Amino acid sequence: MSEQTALSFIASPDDTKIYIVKGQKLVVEKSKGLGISLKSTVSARLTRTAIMAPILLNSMGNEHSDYIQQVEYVKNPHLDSMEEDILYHFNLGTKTHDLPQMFGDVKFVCVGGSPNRMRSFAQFIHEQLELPGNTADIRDICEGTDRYSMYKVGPVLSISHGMGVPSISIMLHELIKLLYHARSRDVIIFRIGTSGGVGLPAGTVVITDKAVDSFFRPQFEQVVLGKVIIRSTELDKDVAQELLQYSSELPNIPTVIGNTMCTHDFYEGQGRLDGALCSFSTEEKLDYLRKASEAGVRNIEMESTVFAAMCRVCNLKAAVVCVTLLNRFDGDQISTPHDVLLEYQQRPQCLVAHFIKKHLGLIS
Ligand SMILES: O=P(O)(O)O[C@H]1O[C@H](CO)[C@@H](O)[C@H]1O
Ligand SMILES: O=c1cc[nH]c(=O)[nH]1
Repeated sequence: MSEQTALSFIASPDDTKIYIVKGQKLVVEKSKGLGISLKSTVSARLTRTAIMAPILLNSMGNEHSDYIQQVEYVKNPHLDSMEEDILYHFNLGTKTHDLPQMFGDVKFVCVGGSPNRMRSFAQFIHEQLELPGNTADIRDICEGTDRYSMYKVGPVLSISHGMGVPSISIMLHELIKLLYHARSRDVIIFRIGTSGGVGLPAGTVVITDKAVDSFFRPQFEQVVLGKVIIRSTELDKDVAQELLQYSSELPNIPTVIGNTMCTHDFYEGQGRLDGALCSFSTEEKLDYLRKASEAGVRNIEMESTVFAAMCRVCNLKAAVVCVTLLNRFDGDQISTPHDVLLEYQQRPQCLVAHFIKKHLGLIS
């Protein structure tokens, strides 16, 4: 039984999946970790509980510990009644593209701000997975739009998200729907980016424990219909630990786990003295950075809270892996030579590529 042939399916907290199929049969599967194994098949008339399940399934609750959890990635009861879903910023759609055929086998999604970085990453992962063909031929799936770039290399999708929360948030809405329409399963998503270090030397890779806001709170606030919805920004602890362990197997990738502060601006929002506007003193800046450091913040960037929050609500295992380009206690300007910055940017890519190769069984 696959999710494709079921009307819908639900999961209880012990990882059991219950499929609700047209013929009023329930099929129970136990899933463990990344693999899913069929344990038992049960035929039964739909009970009241089973009939209720899709209603609960459609609930908009964002508690990770909801008794009945939706394992499908989307959490939108309106989607199923739409005849067509146009993923406008990707220039893809359910009627114009065979999304299951194009993306059904995706297991890893890597996202980062810059289109060039994500193209280089696609070429790099192509080499790392030793796939046939020429890396120069890897095509931008979103070439019909200049909003985002997307490359698919075997089971890996590499997508750019631009700068800041609104930009990545639009991309994530469409990506998560894309994975849902494609019926992709057991996907792990990584943000591979750059950041400012808080008390760490340039070139350090920070694996995010918690993404925190400018008040050091592990939460993301979304305004919906004039009301503030607060979502948790906890990331997958197992993936973070695994990444940390793999970093020790790679040369020259100094890595730590710590909190990542997400701001809505690169200059004033990150306490920089070198923007077009600045209303604070050097001492006030350093005091804020010291407070951030005491709250466990090790780096600052601009997307991690909404990334963590959306992935968590949508049951996507997620990690944020960003290299520091400077130590913010030492200054604000990024004056490191371009070739050194390029090498720094490759560190999160190498670490995530190593993770992917381990999971695909290409290295032990
Ligand atoms: O390196 P990327 O992924 O672009 O991310 C970081 O760099 C940008 C600022 O220069 C922000 O978007 C910040 O989050
Ligand atoms: O200081 C920095 C460097 C990269 N990205 C940021 O958001 N901040």
